[in-house]
Amino acid sequence: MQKLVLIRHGESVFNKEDRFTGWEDVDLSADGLLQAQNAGKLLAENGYTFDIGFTSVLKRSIKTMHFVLEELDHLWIPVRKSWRLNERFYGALQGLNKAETIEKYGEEQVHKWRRDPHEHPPAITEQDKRFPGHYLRYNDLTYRELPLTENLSETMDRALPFWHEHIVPAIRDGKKVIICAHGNSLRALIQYIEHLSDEEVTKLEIPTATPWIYELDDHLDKINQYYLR
Ligand SMILES: O=C(O)[C@@H](CO)OP(=O)(O)O
Repeated sequence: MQKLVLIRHGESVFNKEDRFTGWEDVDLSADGLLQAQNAGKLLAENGYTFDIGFTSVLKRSIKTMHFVLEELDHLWIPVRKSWRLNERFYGALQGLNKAETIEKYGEEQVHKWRRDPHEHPPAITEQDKRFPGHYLRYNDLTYRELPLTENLSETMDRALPFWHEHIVPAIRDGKKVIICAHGNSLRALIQYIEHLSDEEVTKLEIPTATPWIYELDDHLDKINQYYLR
């Protein structure tokens, strides 16, 4: 049996302001920072140790990983960052207030944009300042990999190569792994690990900075899952 720990970043400034975030690189809120430290304390109190961490290239996740590892006195472990673990790219919704967007487009449409695995939020153009092609950190992406919008199914398609190439080999190597990522990139991984249907994943809500523990068998199938609270 292998344990795997997933953790969504602590509350971000946009979470607090109820804004769509996606690849907008917003910081943790003051509460989010405390949440990350508390998650680290909880893992430490329960005797968790890690050999390697994986996170996105967005600072809310990178910092959450940092504060969790600091509480564990684990700042020395390798942490690999990849855009493939980034939040879902929310297109033209990024930065908009969620409640105002509901007022404008209606509850049903906004729910579809947020939770229907095949629904695309409105796309941005390459001229938009939110286009990832304008940012150094995405220099290594091919033109086709730079999103204008993304649905959950596409988030899964770009997260899974990283899962198979980097995370699975580490687990198979006997390494204790912690992944710090985002509501929707974690949703995609969980859908894959647990073979969830689209309907099941639609209902899945992941709280911020709450360690989600998997006990996995040799085939990396779930034996058990619980939150550490
Ligand atoms: O805004 C976002 O990027 C995500 C996570 O905060 O929101 P939602 O839960 O609506 O997918």
